[in-house]
Amino acid sequence: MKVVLNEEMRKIDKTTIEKYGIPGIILMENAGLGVVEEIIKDFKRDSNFTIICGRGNNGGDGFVIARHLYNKGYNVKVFIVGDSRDISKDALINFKIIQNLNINITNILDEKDLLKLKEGILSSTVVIDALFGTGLSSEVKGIASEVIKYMNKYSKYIFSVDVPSGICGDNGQVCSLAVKADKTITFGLKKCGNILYPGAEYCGELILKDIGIPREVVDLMNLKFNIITEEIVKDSIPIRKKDSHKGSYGKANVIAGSFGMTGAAILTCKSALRSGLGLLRLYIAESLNFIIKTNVPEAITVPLGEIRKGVIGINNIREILEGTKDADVLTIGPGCGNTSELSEILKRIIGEVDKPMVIDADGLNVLSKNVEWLSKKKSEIVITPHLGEMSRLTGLSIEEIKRNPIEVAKNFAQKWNVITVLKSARTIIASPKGEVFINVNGNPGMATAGCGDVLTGIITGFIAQGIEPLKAAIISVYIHGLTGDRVAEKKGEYGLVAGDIIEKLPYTIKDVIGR
Ligand SMILES: NC(=O)C1=CN([C@@H]2O[C@H](COP(=O)(O)OP(=O)(O)OC[C@H]3O[C@@H](n4cnc5c(N)ncnc54)[C@H](OP(=O)(O)O)[C@@H]3O)[C@@H](O)[C@H]2O)[C@@H](O)CC1
Ligand SMILES: Nc1ncnc2c1ncn2[C@@H]1O[C@H](COP(=O)(O)OP(=O)(O)O)[C@@H](O)[C@H]1O
Ligand SMILES: [K+]
Repeated sequence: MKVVLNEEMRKIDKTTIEKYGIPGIILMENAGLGVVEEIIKDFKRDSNFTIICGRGNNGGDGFVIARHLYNKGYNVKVFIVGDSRDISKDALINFKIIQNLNINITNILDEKDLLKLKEGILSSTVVIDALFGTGLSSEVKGIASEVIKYMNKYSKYIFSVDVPSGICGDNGQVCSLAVKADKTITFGLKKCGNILYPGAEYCGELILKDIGIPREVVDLMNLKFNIITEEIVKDSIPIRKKDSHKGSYGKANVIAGSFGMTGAAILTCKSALRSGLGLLRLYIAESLNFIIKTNVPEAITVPLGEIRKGVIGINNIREILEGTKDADVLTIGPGCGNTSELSEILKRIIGEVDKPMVIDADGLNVLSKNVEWLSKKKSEIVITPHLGEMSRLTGLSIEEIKRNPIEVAKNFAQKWNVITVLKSARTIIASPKGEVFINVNGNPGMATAGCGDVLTGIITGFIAQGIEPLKAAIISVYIHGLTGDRVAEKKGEYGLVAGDIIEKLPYTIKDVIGR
């Protein structure tokens, strides 16, 4: 499912109006009707409505909503924030219509008008927020910010039109303050700000309404941002053939674990195997071999000589490189330790291995000191940084990344030609070609140690089975989040641990592929 920036939505509206001849006023009518359709599902005839409108087209939608609710017999009050002489073109047509109806309209120009607003809100069952949509252009200040405060403080239930007012449609950031909606009805296509946090939380329940934008217009735009849906995932996992053997499902080589961090290696290996992988080979310091063997008997281990207890060194590089010749993927990093030994190994691997690679955790920590190694890579690489790791890789602060995660992931993917999986509550996958895939499942229960190792294992398993790395990353992030949700549904979010996701993984895959 496509998702858009404000500017892209403006272009879509403009093309619809100018090239396809559908007047803006019709789109506005459809938008308003879409909201009314939702409202009447939830609220009976005795409900009262306060509709708070800005002077742009978002406010215009509000005027349409007012008219239809009024016609259906609901009690409706309209407030306009700012001078009604400045109402924009299409919105003005709808404003003039409601002036002809017996609808109470109040202007809010300054603080003295706020008392009337407060009374209006307090006497209403529902408040409709049609103050700002995709046209919000800066931080909210002055009287508008007071209006938003009143909405949040006194409303019983808020419907936001298109985007909660005060949320930036591009990145979901709060522009000083924003409306906390119970339900948001967005039009045509979801906006990035509806999906990314904190905007997603401000939306409450998000509903998408068709407003009659021609399919061709959306196709024409060549939109690059997508929400990951089950349909994308379902069709990408290959059917297991009856006449097959373990070699049919790939070989994965994994470099993970060190003294004190064998758990990361175990979680990565188990997840890869639970994703349908044929054969897994783990390169591990010889003193840790026994722990791995007893915990993941299905893995083949390659015990290596150690530089110090539980840490392998560059003297093992020949064996590691030799091993990649018959492997389908090489994964490096989980629990390896942020050491100079790992750094030496990673440099050689990036420069010499011609099989797809996954770099995670300590692999990324050592890479962040030498990101330019990526320009020497011989294969497709997937990196899976969380926000802290991305901060180290880019030199940006975590706050800067959170403000614009799509841009940051996209820029990194394009600059270094790597598939970038930027993990957070909304994981973003960016390809070197500029495509972006946003994952919207998963839950805070997954904010617990080891869940990242599980994701790395799943990606490893799917790449080994021959799925191209970008697709493997998309499928894995979706299945990982969905499995987390299924665990949380039964156990709640508090007791969820990474191992639970591994246990449930086979069932999720079975249900997603439908066999
Ligand atoms: N045909 C279409 O395009 C369709 C669009 N549709 C709807 O239109 C919405 C987009 O409409 P839009 O582009 O008119 O912008 P909108 O969100 O109303 O905001 C602009 C207003 O806000 C004001 N303003 C901005 N920032 C501010 C600030 N920080 N603080 C204070 N004021 C600020 C700005 O004031 P100005 O800067 O001009 O002085 C102007 O008055 C879209 O979300 C959807 O709901 C649907 O009807 C379908 C068809
Ligand atoms: N609030 C959340 N909502 C959805 N997914 C989450 C949330 N918190 C964490 N996750 C997911 O859990 C995983 C955590 O990975 P990471 O931080 O690398 O953990 P670790 O390094 O301990 O294994 C990521 O895939 C992330 O997207
Ligand atoms: K709004």
